[in-house]
Amino acid sequence: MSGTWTLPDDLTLPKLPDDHPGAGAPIPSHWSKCFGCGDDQPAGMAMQFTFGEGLEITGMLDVANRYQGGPGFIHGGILSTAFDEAQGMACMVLRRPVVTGHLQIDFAKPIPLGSVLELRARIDGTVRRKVYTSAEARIVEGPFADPDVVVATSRGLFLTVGAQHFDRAKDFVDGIPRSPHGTSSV
Ligand SMILES: CCCCCCCCCCCC(=O)SCCNC(=O)CCNC(=O)[C@H](O)C(C)(C)COP(=O)(O)OP(=O)(O)OC[C@H]1O[C@@H](n2cnc3c(N)ncnc32)[C@H](O)[C@@H]1OP(=O)(O)O
Repeated sequence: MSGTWTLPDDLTLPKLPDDHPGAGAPIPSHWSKCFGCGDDQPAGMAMQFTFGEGLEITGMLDVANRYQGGPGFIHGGILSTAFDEAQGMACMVLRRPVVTGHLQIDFAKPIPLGSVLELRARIDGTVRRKVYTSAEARIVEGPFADPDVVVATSRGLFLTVGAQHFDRAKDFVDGIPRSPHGTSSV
């Protein structure tokens, strides 16, 4: 990680909920129309997530041809979206809606189309409404696959928000909201 990112001294680690389903359990999409994880979003990235050990979660992304930036490689914005989604999903254990306040990515290695990316993300701690997260990506299938090589890292600050955050957009929602985890109040 070469970016600048300082964790505050007064971080608190959240406790896992008593009914946490445990490592390996799938994490449902937080919103079926979400570009990152929605299962009713044909234009989206359809990322799949599972709980890991403790506060960690794992997300998978198939790097489709339509995600091309430079010839043959993933677009940096797509990779940033994947991190945003993964780190947001890691916040699910809080059982409160979050939005991204700040995200910073280090693009360490090129990622070719046809890769399967594994993103591991976690909460590093919280301070009031601020949720500090981190994640890293590895290519686990495809031409450059090497599970020992980190190809990108990310740090992100998420903020817990109330229902009023989403109320402001209720007239623009595309689809019938399904919000099992409270990310949408509409
Ligand atoms: C079950 C769940 C599943 C959850 C699963 C969710 C998965 C979702 C994945 C996708 C997530 C997205 O892309 S969300 C879409 C992209 N993001 C957005 O649209 C957010 C747009 N921005 C905003 O709405 C706003 O700026 C907020 C909500 C982020 C913050 O505004 P606010 O609520 O008024 O908070 P505010 O009082 O200003 O700040 C509170 C504290 O945070 C700090 N703070 C605020 N913004 C920043 C910042 N960018 N960088 C540093 N620090 C910041 C302040 O200094 C303050 O610290 P202190 O004084 O306490 O020390």
